[in-house]
This record gives sequence, C-alpha cells and structure tokens, in this order.
Amino acid sequence: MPLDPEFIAALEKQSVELDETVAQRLQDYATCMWGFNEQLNLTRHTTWDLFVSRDLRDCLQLAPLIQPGEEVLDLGSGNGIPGIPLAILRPDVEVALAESVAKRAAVLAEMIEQLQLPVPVYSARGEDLMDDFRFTTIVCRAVGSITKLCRWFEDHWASVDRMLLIKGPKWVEERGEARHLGVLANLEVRRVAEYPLGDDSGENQGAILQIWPKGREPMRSV
Ligand SMILES: C[S@@+](CC[C@H](N)C(=O)[O-])C[C@H]1O[C@@H](n2cnc3c(N)ncnc32)[C@H](O)[C@@H]1O
Repeated sequence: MPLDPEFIAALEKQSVELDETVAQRLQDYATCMWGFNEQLNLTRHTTWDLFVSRDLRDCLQLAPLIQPGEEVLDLGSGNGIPGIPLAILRPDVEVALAESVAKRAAVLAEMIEQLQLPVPVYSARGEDLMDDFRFTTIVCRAVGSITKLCRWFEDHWASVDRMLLIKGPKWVEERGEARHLGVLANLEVRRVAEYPLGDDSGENQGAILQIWPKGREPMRSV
C-alpha cells in the first residue's frame, strides 16, 4: 500500500522526517497492529495523529540511545511498542520481544511474520528469560513502576547491562518511591532523554531513564 496521506500529514505535523522505506514499514506495522486491535484491545491510539504523536514519538526518542549491535529486549511488548518500531528504525540492533499474556504474544509473533522482521517473540515474563539469555538493554513502556521493574530484576543484573524505561511526567514521584523503599540502593538512575508530550497541558514532559548497577560504567548513547 502506498503511504497514506494522513500518515504523511501526521509526520509533517510533528516535524518527523523519515526515509520513505522506513515510513512504509512503520505504516505496515501500524496497519497490521490495528487489524488485530479489534480482537485483542491492543491500543487506543488508532489514528495516524495519535500513532505518530504518542507511540512513534517515544520510539524515535529511544532509538538513538541504543548502540549498534546491541541485544535489546522489549519487556511487556503488548502491541509491539517500542520493540517493533525500534527494529524498523534500527536494523543494526538485535531486538527481541517478551509478552507474558500468551494470546498477545501469539499476535506479536503473527505481526512479526507478516512484517518479515528478524525479531524473536517470547511468550514469557521478561525477567524469567534472564536465566537463559543475556541482553545489553531492557526497554520498557507502560508495564510497571520503577519500583516494580527494579524488583523484578533484582537478581538478574548479571544478565543485563541496563534498562531504558520510557516514562511519563510521574517518573520523579516513582523515583522518590523507589528510593524511599531502598530499591535503588545498588542502582544508578539517570534521565537520558526528555521531550514534550504534546498533550493538552503543553507542559508535561516525557523522559527515558537509564538504570544500571552501581560500580559499572554507564553505557553511552550513540
Ligand atoms: C499496558 S501494556 C503496554 C504495551 C506496550 N509496551 C505499550 O507501551 O503500549 C503492558 C503489557 O505488558 C505485559 N506484561 C506485564 N508484565 C510483564 C512481564 N513481567 N513480562 C512480560 N510482559 C509483561 C502485559 O501483559 C501487557 O501486554
């Protein structure tokens, strides 16, 4: 299918410039995901404007933070955000998806097949994969609080270099709670991206947080 004029208009509205082949693959992803949405309730962002301004926005902020050749796990992939756009935007990175709800994992596998992407899909809790696999970076959006995610990974830092968490403006409170509960005692947290969310308030900022064990060198962004 040629590029949808509404997708092109939404990209222009957000001043997003993409190679045409990349835009085509992102369009194929969104169209495919929306096709499954009716049966599985995967997203509320069902217009090109919302896809670009909410979903793609986060993925475009995340993509430059990953180094070439990294092995990345999208934990709680659900509808494929951020893992699938990341695999499209950064073919030099090895992306895998983990989804704990079997039906959603099956749909992700179907999407990956239709889009012909070299992306394994694990129907499992992401943290349970750490006994058998190693990843440089865990990426994650809308799955749990900083406290929850750090607790899940407490015993798994030997298998992971860092997490990159895509967060809304409440990340500051979440970090406060995690510190208060002692969850961050052995971890460093650094905000590595900040960007306007473009919501009605016009003031809210999104952030990407890098979390890694104290005493280790932080990974650099590209
Ligand atoms: C709200 S959805 C977010 C989907 C997508 N990441 C996004 O940003 O739109 C959260 C997803 O994470 C999955 N999930 C929750 N805990 C998980 C875990 N420990 N490992 C893998 N998937 C998990 C849920 O089944 C759900 O599909």
